[in-house]
Amino acid sequence: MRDIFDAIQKSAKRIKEAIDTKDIGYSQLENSSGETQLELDIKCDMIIEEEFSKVSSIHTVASEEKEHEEVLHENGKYFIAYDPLDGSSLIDVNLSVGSIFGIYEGEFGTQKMVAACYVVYGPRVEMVFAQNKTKLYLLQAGDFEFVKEIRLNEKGKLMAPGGTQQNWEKYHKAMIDGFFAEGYRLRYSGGMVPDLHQILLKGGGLFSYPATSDKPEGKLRRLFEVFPFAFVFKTSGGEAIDGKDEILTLGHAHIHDTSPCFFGSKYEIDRVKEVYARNA
Ligand SMILES: O=P(O)(O)OC[C@H]1O[C@](O)(COP(=O)(O)O)[C@@H](O)[C@@H]1O
Ligand SMILES: [Mg+2]
Ligand SMILES: [Mg+2]
Repeated sequence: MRDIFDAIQKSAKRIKEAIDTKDIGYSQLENSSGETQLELDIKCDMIIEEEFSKVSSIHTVASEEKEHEEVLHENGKYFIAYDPLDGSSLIDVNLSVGSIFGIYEGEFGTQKMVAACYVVYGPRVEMVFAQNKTKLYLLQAGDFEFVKEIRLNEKGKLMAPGGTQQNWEKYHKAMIDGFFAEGYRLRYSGGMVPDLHQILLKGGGLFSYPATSDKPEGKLRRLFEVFPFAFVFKTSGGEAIDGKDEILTLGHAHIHDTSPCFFGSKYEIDRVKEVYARNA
């Protein structure tokens, strides 16, 4: 695992450099979710693949930017699914973006998940690595330095409600309104990495991306976005559900499958469970 940790750090430094220097034009290509890829999406995907190719313990990789999984080392034991540049449509407005990694042993699947990691490229570059504990690292003068362990409180103060409100179910809207009426504050940039990072570092709250009338299976991708953050939240003392079931019990039929998702501390997730059990 140490070599994977190192490879992610090397990729993160190269991606930061690419964000700072590469132009941000769109390519002529679409990814498997039907989104036009930025040249930067493709570049970041290449960087990660290059770094992972040097790590013999990695058997197979799957990327949000590639249709199929790819075998790197037949004798490796780790399977890694990653979103090379999350929130890439926010690059042109200079908001924070990230990279997300889910690490599995033997095959892809929530039961086989052993670690998760994400990197935030903001005013500073930070990395969060969850294995037995969730640890925060800060890039300083070329090296990632350990900062602290991340633990969520039982109840938070922030609300990040994703999805087009017009297409929310009535009970979902009533639930979100209820949280605001209780004093929760809106924090939503449209980048999953900074939005969830904020909730993790400020003690808790709720990030939701529900099933909507236009996206009944949600928008966020199970392998590349939802499973890794579920692992990070669980490891930090929080919870992650799809409205009913724990995310880390869910399966997937295809590597690009999506799922509704809710990440938060105990208080907020209990409320989601209660509301969804009554209505969904
Ligand atoms: O614009 P919306 O519908 O709020 O969606 C925001 C979500 O989409 C994403 O940007 C998808 O990620 P990509 O940039 O990797 O496609 C998430 O980071 C974010 O939470
Ligand atoms: Mg993404
Ligand atoms: Mg992406």
